[in-house]
Amino acid sequence: MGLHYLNFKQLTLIHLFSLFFLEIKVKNPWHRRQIIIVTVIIAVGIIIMVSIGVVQNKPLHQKYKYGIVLDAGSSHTSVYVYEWPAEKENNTGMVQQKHACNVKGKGISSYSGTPDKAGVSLKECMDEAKMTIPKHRHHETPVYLGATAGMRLLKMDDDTASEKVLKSVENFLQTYPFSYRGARIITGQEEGAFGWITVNYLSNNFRKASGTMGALDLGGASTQITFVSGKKLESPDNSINFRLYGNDYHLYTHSFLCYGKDQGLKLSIKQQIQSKHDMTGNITLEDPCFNPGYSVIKSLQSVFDSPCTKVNGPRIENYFTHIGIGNWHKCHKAVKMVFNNTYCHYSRCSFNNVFQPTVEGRFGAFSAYFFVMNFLNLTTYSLDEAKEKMAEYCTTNWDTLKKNHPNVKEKFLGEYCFSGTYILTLLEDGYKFTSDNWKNIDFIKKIGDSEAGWTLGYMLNLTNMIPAEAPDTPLLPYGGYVTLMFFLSLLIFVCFIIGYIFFRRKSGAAHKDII
Ligand SMILES: Nc1ncnc2c1ncn2[C@@H]1O[C@H](COP(=O)(O)OP(=O)(O)O)[C@@H](O)[C@H]1O
Ligand SMILES: [Ca+2]
Repeated sequence: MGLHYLNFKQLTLIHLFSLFFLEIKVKNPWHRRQIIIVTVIIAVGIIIMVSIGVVQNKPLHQKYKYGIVLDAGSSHTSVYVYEWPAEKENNTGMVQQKHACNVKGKGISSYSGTPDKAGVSLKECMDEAKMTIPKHRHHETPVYLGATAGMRLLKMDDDTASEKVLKSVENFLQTYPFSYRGARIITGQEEGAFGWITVNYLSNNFRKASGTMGALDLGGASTQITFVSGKKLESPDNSINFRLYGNDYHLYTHSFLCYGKDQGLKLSIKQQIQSKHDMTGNITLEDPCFNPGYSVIKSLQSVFDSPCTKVNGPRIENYFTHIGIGNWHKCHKAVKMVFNNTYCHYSRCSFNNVFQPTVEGRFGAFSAYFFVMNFLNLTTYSLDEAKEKMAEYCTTNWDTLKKNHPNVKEKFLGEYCFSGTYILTLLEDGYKFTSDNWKNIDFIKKIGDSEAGWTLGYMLNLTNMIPAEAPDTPLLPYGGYVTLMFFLSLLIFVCFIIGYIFFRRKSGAAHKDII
């Protein structure tokens, strides 16, 4: 039909052109020159028309905008610089990580005794951010600092100290030429929800029919689980609703304070010590979650100094010898003890009487989930294979491990048997993942160039870069528009050429007839 119509249209055009040229030729002896002039004028006209159209619709030269978010975690602070094309800020997937910097030393909560030093500890990374962003954009670049579970715990322990630390970082950040937008402790709900927004924004899931993926974040002091659930949510604390790009999302989210992997380790050590020792005299802890040959003297205070493990009574000043016996099965048993599965006041729980519907769909597991599973090479194995590999790893001698990994921090290396076991136990016995849906978990660090974590989602939300309704987009993308214009003008030009050839033949015949 289309082809037939086009041919008919072409024929009509050719017919009209031929009549026009024929008339010129018959009436005017200077026909050849005139035809050439007319053809050239029409061709130039088309070129000018197309050029104006293309130039007029060409996107303006890309201008970039920037934003800075500081992730003040329990173990350390990271500074992220994000970048996006100025006129596309409401389109999904447009904001990307441009630069990341890890602040030297521990997290800001470790400055509780010397709060004045917390701010200046950020200097190197903030100077890097300043160098990364073009100077003329500095004043309009927003800076946010969000502190997570380390500061939540400090606030519980010593409210004034946490206020002083926040004031110190605030004063320091205000010395930069950026647009300072606040330093605060974010809630566990925010941490979970913004992690979920980040991974789905970066994966472009908000505009796809394929649905979203859940987010699993393992920190040092807390851990978050967030996913879209079709089930009725039985506790309002675990429910968050978003309307993004014209779609409604009903999220389940929970943040477990004290169940990050560093606090989890403290809980496990406390539990093991208390089950076997009366805390007086010499304590030797034979820990199945540490490699054979591992032997380090540690203060009891380092275990009991947190609100997660605090015990009433006199200050604990003793030390204990932490000895590794490397036995995965015993370690698994010990780690299970820190998750309370004995009662649930809802139809279903994860652990510690926290409501959780059955996990649904795919999940991205990031932060310490990735660091640990990646080091242990477990990111592609099934749950049962991962357990076997862990059993093997935990029995490896401590000296052999150190020899094989001279560049890995000893603290991390010593803890990987515990950390790996903790992750498998949290996912299986805590969140109730099974051997069947284990494959739905992707252990990820980055999506594209951007790290998975709560920071990007936090900035997108505070700068209103995710609209509730889908923004209008042009019918054709710019590339498609240029291509279409090009082929249409080519078609018109070809019509002229065909018309001209056709006319020449006809006029030749007409000329003969006249003679
Ligand atoms: N290379 C690594 N190997 C193992 N663990 C790591 C590595 N890098 C960072 N971590 C751990 O990741 C966790 C990050 O937690 P963090 O974000 O600081 O705490 P939170 O989110 O609870 O405030 C910490 O437990 C830290 O020790
Ligand atoms: Ca974190």
